[in-house]
Amino acid sequence: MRQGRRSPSPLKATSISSSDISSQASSYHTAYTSSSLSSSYTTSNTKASPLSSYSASTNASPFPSSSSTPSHGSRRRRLSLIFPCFRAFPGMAMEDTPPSDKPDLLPPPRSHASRRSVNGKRLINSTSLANPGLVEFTIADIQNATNNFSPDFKIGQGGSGMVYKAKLENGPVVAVKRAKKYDKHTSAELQNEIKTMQEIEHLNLVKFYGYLEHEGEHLSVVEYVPNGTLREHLDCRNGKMLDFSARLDIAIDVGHAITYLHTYSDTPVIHRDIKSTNILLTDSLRAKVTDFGFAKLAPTEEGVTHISTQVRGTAGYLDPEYLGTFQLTEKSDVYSFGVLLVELVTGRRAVEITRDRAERVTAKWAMEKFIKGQALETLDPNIPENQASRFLVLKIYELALQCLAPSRRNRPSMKKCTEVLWRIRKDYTQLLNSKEQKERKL
Ligand SMILES: Nc1ncnc2c1ncn2[C@@H]1O[C@H](COP(=O)(O)OP(=O)(O)OP(=O)(O)O)[C@@H](O)[C@H]1O
Repeated sequence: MRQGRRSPSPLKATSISSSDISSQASSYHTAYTSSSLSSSYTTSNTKASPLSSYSASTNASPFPSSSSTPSHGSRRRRLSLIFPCFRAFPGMAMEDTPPSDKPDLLPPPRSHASRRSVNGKRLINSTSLANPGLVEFTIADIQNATNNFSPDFKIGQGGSGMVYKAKLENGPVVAVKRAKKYDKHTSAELQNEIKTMQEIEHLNLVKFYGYLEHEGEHLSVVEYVPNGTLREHLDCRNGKMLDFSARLDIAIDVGHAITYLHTYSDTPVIHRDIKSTNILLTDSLRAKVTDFGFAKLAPTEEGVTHISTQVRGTAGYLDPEYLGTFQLTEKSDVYSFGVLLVELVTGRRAVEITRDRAERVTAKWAMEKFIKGQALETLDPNIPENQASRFLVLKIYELALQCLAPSRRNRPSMKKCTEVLWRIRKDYTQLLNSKEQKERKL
């Protein structure tokens, strides 16, 4: 029996009982708190239990300790982070490219030739590819482009502030993130985000164009991604319902992005907040991962993990071992990716507080059904059930179960996950083609 339709609206963070919490914790060793169901949270590891309510950030710095900082990125990290204005260079816009099954899709380490800098400052690219040239833009340009942060230009609101869409003069359309309150914590978080985003560049990661600080305004300017969040699409709040192949392609895109963060960037990072609201979609439904505010530099020596001073992330996606030990590794992202895979199959949110208790924690519910041989009951009712979708549910859940292993040792690497998804897509495409051929013969 297929389940009823998912709850229609975004769940407000209201209530989840302690028994829900402990039942989830006992199976997946993951903790949830009442007010963090739809928002990211921070908890200090000085608190006794990871089940405790989240708190505002402590004063602890989100930057990694020097011992965990790989040396090869240090030159770049020394570059100025805060510019009174920033400059733009052409040629950063990337075309959407069609998904491919080829394993070589993973990009090589970014070549230093692709970076441009003058006098040690990172320059920002904002003109068209066809017309190279240096463009400088200032707070006034952003104010003009947003009609002084008029609500008409507002495209979203997150925990850290408002997001505006702006078309820079002679430049690209960008998203401007305006920090709502620039306290010590915001500052550290923003600078962490800036630091990380400066280091990385990948088709499936939202590009960072620059950061601007001026008379109390703190603005990050990033690539504008026009088609909303994955969550909006799964909720059918934005455009057509996502079919299963589109969902699989999105999973692969996200896999590429995280693999890149873990393995291929100059300075490896752990995203720490992989979730469907942090995945933006292009018009052609390619996924771009955003929100690197929580990213940490990853450990470089094998077996050495970063001991975090804060547990960061979003309830429903948090790695139970990280919650228990405060040791952050790339496998925490793998766990969150497992939750995301379940979201893609079920269409449900990671935590659905209006559901019956057994169904509130979606990953737990879905994996239990899968283990009992009832996986199809969890398929998003918007996706038609047929041979190909049955195949996908089982294959994706097989992988999700590994990603959601309570112990990080038993989770695959992100690279491995992506390779498995490539194979699944190949087999799925073959299945669809053979079905088509059979139908043509009839
Ligand atoms: N680069 C972008 N392009 C287009 N829209 C964006 C972009 N970044 C953010 N948005 C829109 O703004 C909304 C808020 O984004 P933001 O990253 O500030 O917060 P969030 O991730 O939803 O929340 P939080 O930061 O609290 O986890 C997003 O849901 C999205 O609709």
